[in-house]
Amino acid sequence: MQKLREIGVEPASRHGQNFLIDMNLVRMIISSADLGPQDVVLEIGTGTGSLTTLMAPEAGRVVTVEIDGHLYELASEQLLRFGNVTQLRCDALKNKNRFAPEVMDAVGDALADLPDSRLKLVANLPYNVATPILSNLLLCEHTPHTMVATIQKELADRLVAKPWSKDYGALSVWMQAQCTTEVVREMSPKVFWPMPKVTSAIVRIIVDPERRAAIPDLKFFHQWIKAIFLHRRKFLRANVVSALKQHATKEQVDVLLDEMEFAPDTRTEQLDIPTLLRFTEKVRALAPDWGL
Ligand SMILES: C[S@@+](CC[C@H](N)C(=O)[O-])C[C@H]1O[C@@H](n2cnc3c(N)ncnc32)[C@H](O)[C@@H]1O
Repeated sequence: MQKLREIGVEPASRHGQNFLIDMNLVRMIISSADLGPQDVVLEIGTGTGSLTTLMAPEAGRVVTVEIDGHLYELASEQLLRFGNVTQLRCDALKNKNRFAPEVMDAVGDALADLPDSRLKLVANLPYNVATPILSNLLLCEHTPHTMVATIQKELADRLVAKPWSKDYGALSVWMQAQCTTEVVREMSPKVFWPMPKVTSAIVRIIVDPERRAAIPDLKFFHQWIKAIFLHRRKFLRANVVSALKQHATKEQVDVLLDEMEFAPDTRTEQLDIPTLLRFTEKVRALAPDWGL
């Protein structure tokens, strides 16, 4: 980090620039991703390139993305010696719902280059964009095999939360409907420079192709759970009536809820994933154009 100071770079909190300075934890992130020569790694937030430098010898290809021009230049000095690293200087996200096309193009090229390739996201993520990065990658044309990331502990709690708990919401459902999610390790603010205000965690998310195949329309499911979890403590009926207001009458909603055998006082936060999957399919049959 000395180098950052020498060239006059001050970490920018708006870009979530908290660098991981405990190298044992950097190695733990990499070992949790179980990298091999068929793996294409996508890293969002190259920073100074400390994680990238250790991943490059273990992975087939690494695509690493950095928004900050100074850090991009600084990391280039370290990364030039690796023939399998593609460095991109851009915002990884086009908007909160989509990755930047140049990121997906670079990932597509890297995947096409390797036989039997698999995509893995491995990153110490900038906290302000961690949620869209993890959730949007599951909607992209290149499905990840695994995601290992350092994120805020509060977000990690949401990724593993179960029904009825305070952290259970649309993100928990979206991820767990398709993946196994696990907190590998909590991390004190002290392992970063500068220290963030919050505790962090390393999470590992492994995509389960069977669970994914059981969701007929991923985009519809994603939008529907976001809509009904908007006020997750409210009665489910109110959430559904509001979400379907242009598409179904209150009477139709009541028939739907009866068919699902939901009690009148059912709240969204108590519904488990199999129930939500069945419910989504009933809604899709009733209002196939919803959310388009
Ligand atoms: C938490 S730091 C991690 C840096 C480094 N990988 C490490 O482990 O120390 C996050 C990095 O992501 C970069 N960043 C923030 N927002 C970004 C975005 N939207 N797209 C690409 N990079 C971003 C920041 O500039 C910063 O370098």
